[in-house]
Amino acid sequence: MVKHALFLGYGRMGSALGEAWLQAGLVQHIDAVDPGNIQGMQASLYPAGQALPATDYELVVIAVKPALAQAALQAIPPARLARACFISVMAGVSLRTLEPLAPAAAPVIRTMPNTPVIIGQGCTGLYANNRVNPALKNMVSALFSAVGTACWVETEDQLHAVTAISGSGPAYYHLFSEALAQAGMKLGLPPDIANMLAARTALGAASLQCQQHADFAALRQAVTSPNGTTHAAIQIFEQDEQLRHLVDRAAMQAHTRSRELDPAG
Ligand SMILES: NC(=O)C1=CN([C@@H]2O[C@H](COP(=O)(O)OP(=O)(O)OC[C@H]3O[C@@H](n4cnc5c(N)ncnc54)[C@H](OP(=O)(O)O)[C@@H]3O)[C@@H](O)[C@H]2O)C=CC1
Ligand SMILES: O=C(O)[C@@H]1CCC=N1
Repeated sequence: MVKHALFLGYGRMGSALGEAWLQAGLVQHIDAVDPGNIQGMQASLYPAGQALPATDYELVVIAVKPALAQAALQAIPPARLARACFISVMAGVSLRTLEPLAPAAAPVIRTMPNTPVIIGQGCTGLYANNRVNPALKNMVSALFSAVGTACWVETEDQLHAVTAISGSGPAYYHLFSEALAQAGMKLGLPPDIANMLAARTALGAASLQCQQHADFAALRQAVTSPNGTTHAAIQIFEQDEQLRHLVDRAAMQAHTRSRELDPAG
C-alpha cells in the first residue's frame, strides 16, 4: 500500500484515479494540488501555490494538461519529492521531458488510461523508465488494475498508439452512439428510447467483444443474415471501405497530435 501520494491536477482523470485508489485502500492518503473549486473528494486539496504538508511523498501522479507539467512540478519543494516514484497520465509528454523535471535517477512511469476508469472499466497502457524495479512495476500494475485492465507496452513510442486507440477511444464510441441515436430519432423513435437502444447495444456488443477468444468479424457476421437488414446497413459502411478509412485517418490524426503534445518535440 502507498502511504502518502501527491497528485498534481485533480480534474477528471486525476480525481477518478485518486478517489478509486483511496476507496480500494491501495493508497492511504492523497494531497492533491489543483486550482479548481473541487468539492466532495476524499483527497486533501491544496490550491496551486498553497504550502503542502512536510511529507515525503512515495508517489507523485502528474495529471495536469501536458503544457502545464513543468510549472506544476517545479512548484513543489524538491525535498518533498526526493524518494518518490512518478506516474504521468499526460498524453504525449515523453520521458525525455519528464526525467529532468524529477530528481535524478527517479523512477518514472508513463501511463495512458481512459475515462471508463471512473466506473472501474478503464484500460491503461503503461511504460516505465529503467529506474523502475519489478516490485514498483507490480505496485503500479495493481493501481491501474483496480480501475480496469492494465498492460505494459514494449516501447515508449507505442504509447502514442495507445492514446490514439484507447485513450481517446471512448469519445469515438460516444460519437457513434450519438449518431446512431440521432438516426433512431429520424426513424421515429422518442429520444429516450433511441438513446437507451444505442447505449445498451454498445454495452451488449462490447461485452461480446470482451469474451475470451472473441473474433470481431465473426461476431459481426453472426448478426448479418444473408440479404437481411444488417447486410443492407453494412453495405453502406463498407462501400469503398469508407468507415475503415475514416477510422484509420482519425486514429492517425490522434497519433500525430499525441507526438505534438510533447514539449521536447
Ligand atoms: N480526459 C481523458 O480522457 C484523459 C486524459 N488524460 C490526460 O490527463 C491529463 C488531465 O486531463 P483531464 O483530467 O481530462 O483534464 P482536467 O482539466 O479535468 O484536469 C486537469 C486539472 O489540473 C488542474 N491544474 C491546472 N493547472 C495546475 C497546476 N499548475 N497544478 C496543479 N493542477 C493544475 C486543472 O485546474 P483548472 O481546470 O482550474 O485549470 C484541472 O482541474 C491530461 O494531461 C490528459 O492528457 C489521459 C488519458 C485520458
Ligand atoms: O484528448 C486528449 O488529449 C486526452 C488524451 C486522451 C484522451 N484525452
